[in-house]
Amino acid sequence: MTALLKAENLEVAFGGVKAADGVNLSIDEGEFVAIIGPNGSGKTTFLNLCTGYVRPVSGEVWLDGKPITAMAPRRIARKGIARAFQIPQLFTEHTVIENVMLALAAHRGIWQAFAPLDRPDYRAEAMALLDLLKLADHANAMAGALPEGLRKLADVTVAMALKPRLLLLDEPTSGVSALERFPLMDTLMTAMRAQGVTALFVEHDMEIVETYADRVVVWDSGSVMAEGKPSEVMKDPRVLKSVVGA
Ligand SMILES: Nc1ncnc2c1ncn2[C@@H]1O[C@H](COP(=O)(O)OP(=O)(O)OP(=O)(O)O)[C@@H](O)[C@H]1O
Repeated sequence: MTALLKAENLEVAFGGVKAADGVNLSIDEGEFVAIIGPNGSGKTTFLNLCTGYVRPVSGEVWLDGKPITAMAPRRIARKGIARAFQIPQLFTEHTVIENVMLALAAHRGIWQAFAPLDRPDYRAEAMALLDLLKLADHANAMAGALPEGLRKLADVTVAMALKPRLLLLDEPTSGVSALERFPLMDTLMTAMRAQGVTALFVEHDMEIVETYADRVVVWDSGSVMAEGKPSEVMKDPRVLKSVVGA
């Protein structure tokens, strides 16, 4: 079976720091994979390499067996990799549903100032997505006025409007209260499964990783140090020292 995403020998450095130092990773369709690792180990850089925001000096990224390494971020998004950010990237002065309709229009390649974005078909599709992410009651709220947990869900709704095959989530539960984390992840996971989306998420909360990830990948100094089922990987003394110790 061809991996949905495959990264081979990715290398990139910023100044003297090797943020990717020979990264090799494969993700199969339907998997929910967590990335853990100490601060500065290169987790976000990997997401940037997969989405075209950072170009590797060597190595290759494939989506469904086709190289995407040299592509612009917009093209990669249209090929099926979407991204939700640690700090949600929403148009804060617009309503939640307007943000989603804009993404639906962008997915169709309509990205012009004068194109009508508020159309009945977009509105219906956006509402269906908002319903899936349990945000229907907040459709007409200003995106900037949402509390952090709901803003994270809105950011994921926008990413889902791009019809991704693979969704990359950078710390989906950061900034969210301990009580809200599990309900938030339940909603995200249910929505992604319903849409057949594969997910790769960076996460620092080990309980979240153990509960939701099919597989965990441990980053250390710019490369993959260990990977496997969360319950097994978390017993590895090297992982405990690097991640839990850190
Ligand atoms: N655009 C950039 N310019 C310069 N240095 C960068 C850039 N992006 C990342 N780095 C450096 O590369 C290294 C890896 O950073 P990265 O953000 O990928 O780590 P991380 O594992 O995601 O960290 P955190 O858990 O703190 O978010 C760090 O030393 C960081 O300072």
